[in-house]
Amino acid sequence: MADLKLTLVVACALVDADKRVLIAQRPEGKALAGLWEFPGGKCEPGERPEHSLIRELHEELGIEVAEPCLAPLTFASYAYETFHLLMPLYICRRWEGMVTAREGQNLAWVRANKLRDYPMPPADIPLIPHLIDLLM
Ligand SMILES: Nc1nc2c([nH]c(=O)n2[C@H]2C[C@H](O)[C@@H](COP(=O)(O)OP(=O)(O)OP(=O)(O)O)O2)c(=O)[nH]1
Repeated sequence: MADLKLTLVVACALVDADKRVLIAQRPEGKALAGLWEFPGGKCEPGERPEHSLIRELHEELGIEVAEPCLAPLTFASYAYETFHLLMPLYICRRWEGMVTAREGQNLAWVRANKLRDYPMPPADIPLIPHLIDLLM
């Protein structure tokens, strides 16, 4: 099989005091519309992944995250039709500001063992057991 373009996407499991995880619904009109994902986005060329993630969390959710509050948890590696996704998943339990849907996206705070009730992109499915192990 030919190699696909590797795309680096950085994502984060934000975890609240009740150990619930934040997921966001992908808007209509985008690839994978309607599926629930971890906040984050593509890493721009030349941008450090942690910096990308901090920028995305600010743009999408209006929160400020300090780099030491991001801990690596696991990663996704998945062959979509047109690219290969490599997605480090960080975990963050501390941030400043109120989580707000700044891009009009639906948000949900979900217990790890309920994540399977929310349809997620196929790349994300293997990440769920890691969150269950950590949080349940
Ligand atoms: N943020 C995020 N993206 C995910 C997850 N799982 C997953 O397959 N993805 C995919 C969906 C997109 O193809 C890509 C993230 O791209 P993005 O959200 O920054 O950009 P986008 O789809 O708006 O694409 P574009 O318009 O910038 O080309 O990674 C996830 O849990 N979180």
